[in-house]
Amino acid sequence: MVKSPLVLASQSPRRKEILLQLGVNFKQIAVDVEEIPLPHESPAAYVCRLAEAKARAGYACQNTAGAVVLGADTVVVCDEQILEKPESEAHAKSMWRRLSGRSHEVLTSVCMFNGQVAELELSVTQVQFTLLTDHMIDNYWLTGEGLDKAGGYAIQGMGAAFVKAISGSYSGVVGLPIEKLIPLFDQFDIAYWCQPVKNRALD
Ligand SMILES: Cc1cn([C@H]2C[C@H](O)[C@@H](COP(=O)(O)OP(=O)(O)OP(=O)(O)O)O2)c(=O)[nH]c1=O
Repeated sequence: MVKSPLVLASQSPRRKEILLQLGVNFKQIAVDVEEIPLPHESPAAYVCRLAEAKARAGYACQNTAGAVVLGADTVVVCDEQILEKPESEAHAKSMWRRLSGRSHEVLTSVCMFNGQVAELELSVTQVQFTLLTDHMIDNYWLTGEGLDKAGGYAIQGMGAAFVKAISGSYSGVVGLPIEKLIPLFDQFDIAYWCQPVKNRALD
């Protein structure tokens, strides 16, 4: 039986890597969705709204008949406040000082849309940071690694040195919660664990 083609509506190299890890054939496209919370919008409602908006925007601009589009969004939440990507050195450092020595949540929502049905899933992960010294904060900034990441750090990279403990979904923190994706793949008839093929991600 022919499975449905998948389109990843995201520019994130991490999301691409996770789909490649799962042996999924897909095409990656960029979508432009404004990422600004609405007044009084909860972090969970916000990431779900953005994931769905990205999936729908991807569906509107792709031209693969019968495709299923995957959109996702990730934010860090501390004291019920959303921490997105850092806008400056001062902003990044203030986020890391705030996260130092305590726990925060990483929320990732994924949405799959086939033109008719939109299914949303939300992954919530607790991440506990070690106590960060000024030396660590100054040197992590110099790596440049956290600039395009929610909360300004990468658990999959050098930012792993910040992390004392995690409870929840590691892949969710990186950008796509695998345990939420697999049931969606089954529901939308997306094949995974496929043999690697050359130029699988057609981005
Ligand atoms: C907390 C954390 C976030 N991130 C990433 C996941 C997301 O890619 C990014 C949050 O920004 P998003 O806006 O969710 O995604 P994006 O801008 O990278 O891609 P697109 O909107 O096109 O889908 O932060 C990590 O890679 N590692 C981490 O440890």
